Amino acid sequence: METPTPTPRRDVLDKMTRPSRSIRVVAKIRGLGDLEAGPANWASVIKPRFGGDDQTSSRKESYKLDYCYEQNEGNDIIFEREVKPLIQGVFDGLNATIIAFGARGSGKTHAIQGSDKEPGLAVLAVAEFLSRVEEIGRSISVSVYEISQDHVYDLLDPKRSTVTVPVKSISEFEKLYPAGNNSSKPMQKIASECTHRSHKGLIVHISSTSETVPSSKMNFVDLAGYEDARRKSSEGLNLIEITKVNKSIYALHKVVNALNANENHVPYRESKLTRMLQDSLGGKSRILMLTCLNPSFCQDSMYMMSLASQSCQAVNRTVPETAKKVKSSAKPMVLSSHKSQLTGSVSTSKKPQMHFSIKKAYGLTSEIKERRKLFDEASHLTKSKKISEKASSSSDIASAIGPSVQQEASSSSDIALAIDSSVQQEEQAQENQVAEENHGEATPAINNSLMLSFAEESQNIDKENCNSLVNKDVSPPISTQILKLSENFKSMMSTPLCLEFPPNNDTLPKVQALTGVEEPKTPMQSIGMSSRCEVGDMNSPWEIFNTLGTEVKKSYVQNYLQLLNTGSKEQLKSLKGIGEKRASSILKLRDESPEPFKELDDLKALNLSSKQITKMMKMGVGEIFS
Ligand SMILES: Nc1ncnc2c1ncn2[C@@H]1O[C@H](COP(=O)(O)OP(=O)(O)OP(=O)(O)O)[C@@H](O)[C@H]1O
Repeated sequence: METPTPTPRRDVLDKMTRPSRSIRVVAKIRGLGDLEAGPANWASVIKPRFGGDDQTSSRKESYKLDYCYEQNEGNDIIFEREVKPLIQGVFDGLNATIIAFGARGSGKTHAIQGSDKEPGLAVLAVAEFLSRVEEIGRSISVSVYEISQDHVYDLLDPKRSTVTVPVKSISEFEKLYPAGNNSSKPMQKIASECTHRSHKGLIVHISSTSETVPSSKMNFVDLAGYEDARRKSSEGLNLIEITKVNKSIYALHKVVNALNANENHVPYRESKLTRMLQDSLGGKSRILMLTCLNPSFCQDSMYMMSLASQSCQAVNRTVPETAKKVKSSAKPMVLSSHKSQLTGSVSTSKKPQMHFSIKKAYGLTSEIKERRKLFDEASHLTKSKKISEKASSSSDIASAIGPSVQQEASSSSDIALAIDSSVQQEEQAQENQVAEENHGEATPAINNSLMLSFAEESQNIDKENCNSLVNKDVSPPISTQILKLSENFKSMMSTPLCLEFPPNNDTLPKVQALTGVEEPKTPMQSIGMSSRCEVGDMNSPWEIFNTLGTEVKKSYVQNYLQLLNTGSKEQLKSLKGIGEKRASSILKLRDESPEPFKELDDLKALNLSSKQITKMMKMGVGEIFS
């Protein structure tokens, strides 16, 4: 008889979703409008199973987020779980920012402003503020603005620079900030008249009563929808406008990532939006990133999801020393508290996972496959574009504000969410123990940057496989090499770039030998296997590396460059051959030049000779094998 899957209890879910870190990244799959057809069922959230194992595997694109709200979960639930807990902080003087972003039509406005039928998060928050301000002798006022093509327009009085209007009732508020796109309401549309895409912001100011409790604010931002500029430009739409919108979306994510990584330089000046929000991003402010997802297949949504996941990964991967200590001691406590509340056994070494899967009843149609392929390409192109689209304002002298984002390392909020683009649902394997070990410490940067679908292959390449090699007379040092090598290659293979990796029998003879996989299942595993003895035949790491297929080398180089293009200073410094000085030069160059590193030769811009570049690559490869 099958053991029933323990379902997460509401109180446990609530605990897990409660914001405990400064930055939370969640997703919401949009509900369907009245006139919309039934769901295309391309995406579904698979709840974590608290018995230990997850329900899916063979994920191609898998992204981790803090939580995902499903189609039937309304704004009221998101408000209760995500926004309401921030409100007390605002009363205590801490700013908070709620940002809805996503592709066009993904439900951002519905989430923030709401509709006639369903109040949005902003309305629910104002109602909550109003219900509490009077009794504590405080008051609220609001500002409403729009950012269009890098110009900020005050929507309450376009002629004045900053307008705040006191609000005493929800009806007063609704006159200033109408639900949805209700044009009958008197909100000024100055910017919208000349353009159709803009970011819309609301600031709820809470007055101060004493010197000890300063005034504070809660920001709501309904970002303009992301669209792939290349696709739209071909349709003759306003390319400049799209590019500006996209640029500011990237700029915002860069700020979030810099805050997550505790970087000294936070690039607030790269967009008007981040400058506007500067005092509410960083420091002790709380941020909620709400990734809105279209209910039917949408390439742009996929890209937004990947950006969101990067922000979320950044939260999890860069833990300051002090927080690390907290983490190691706090984690078992949190898990054991789950354990005590749940029936069945909960592995203390495992986090519950929530999967967001892209489902097709049976196989992907060639059209979808093609689109996904395009997405994979787009996501990489756009990552490069992210750098190349740096604002001309990057020449501004950036104000380096030292953020002190407190990384509360609470595993209770670490629900993993993954986009699952598998054709069929399979049982998900046990989380790789090696990965688990790496998470606790400073994981090598290349691994960190590529953890998106880490679980995919980890099921098949785990310590047991390696141990079996050890048992077959492979010396322990080699088994350690095998573990590290398999980890690095798993990461490399699991990036979107590697998804289309051809299962060429000649490509990776050594990889599979090293991973010890016996029954090929995934493309990676279906690569021909050669004798284990070859491990002993290898000379230097560089020689080993040179025996691998061109695709693997290219992938390594691309991932390395991508890390140089996007990694934080600490991540850069974790690469062999990059110290404080070189890491600073890379960051400086990234700030100054719009061009990302596309090939190894580009590293010459760092005053490196060809010889030095090759040496750096060799050292990187050596690290994989050491
Ligand atoms: N939860 C929901 N339930 C029902 N309908 C919804 C829901 N969310 C959004 N919609 C509908 O989907 C459509 C798009 O939603 P919305 O305007 O909020 O998207 P958006 O992301 O703000 O779009 P844009 O990028 O164009 O600004 C609207 O017709 C809206 O009424």
